[in-house]
Amino acid sequence: MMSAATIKQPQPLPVGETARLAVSIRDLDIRFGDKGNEFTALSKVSVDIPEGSFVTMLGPSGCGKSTLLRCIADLVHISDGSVSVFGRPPRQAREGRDFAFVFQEATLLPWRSVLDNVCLPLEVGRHDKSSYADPMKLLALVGLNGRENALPHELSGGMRQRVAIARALVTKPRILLMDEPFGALDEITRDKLNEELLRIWRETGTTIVFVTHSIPEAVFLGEHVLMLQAHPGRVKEFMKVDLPYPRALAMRDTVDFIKVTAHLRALLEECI
Ligand SMILES: Nc1ncnc2c1ncn2[C@@H]1O[C@H](COP(=O)(O)OP(=O)(O)OP(=O)(O)O)[C@@H](O)[C@H]1O
Repeated sequence: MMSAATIKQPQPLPVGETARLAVSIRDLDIRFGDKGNEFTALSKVSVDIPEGSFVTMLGPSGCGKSTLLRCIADLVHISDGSVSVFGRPPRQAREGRDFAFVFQEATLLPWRSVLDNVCLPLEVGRHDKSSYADPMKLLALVGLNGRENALPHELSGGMRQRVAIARALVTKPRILLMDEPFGALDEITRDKLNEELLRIWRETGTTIVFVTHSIPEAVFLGEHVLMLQAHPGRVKEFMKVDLPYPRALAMRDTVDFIKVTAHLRALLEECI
């Protein structure tokens, strides 16, 4: 169990640790704009994300959380430094479908059924479709048994996000990149999806990198929390959350949980 001493001295994952890495980022700089009018979004970011881990990302608004996620996904030009995804550049990882993205909005095609939305990635590109997940099994995994023929407008916001998660998992990505996926949901739905996401993580073994503004959500889900500070975006702390899995929502009322959230809240105030 966590002690106050653990919280004061969180254990950063040493750069170059021998565990197999899903993502390795070294001295990453991201600058936007033209020369002479550049804006530095991220500066000298180095972090290692172990395979199979669940990393949550916190930090003040505009500190570069989404930008960092987008670097892993090959959606942002890297100004300096390096990003490697399972040992290869993000472009190759994208071509190999190593990762999938889930955004705050489910972005389902409104005219397609739940099942057809989940199957959408299988229709794009030339890949060995036999290696993909069974869409019906995925719908069961995300708790949408029997809703495969429903249209998106017939679903609640939480159900639409479940469809988005199933769609992301259909190509069996090794990494799931999630950018505030539950940010627009009511608290009860969010809590339920938090528990379910932990179950999905356990059952699939997928590495998850999850951006959130909620400290309790970051602590409840994360095996590690990556805290970024702003102006420019840098790593403030990469800490292991020393709370056991499986985790149930009641854990949020424990002293150990509250100690971790208090530590992160104080840290967040230093980051602004
Ligand atoms: N394509 C872009 N061109 C120019 N500036 C950008 C671009 N993308 C992001 N930025 C800037 O980089 C900074 C980091 O943005 P980012 O969206 O990564 O922050 P964030 O931490 O995810 O913010 P929030 O928590 O508010 O979602 C911001 O100042 C943003 O305006």
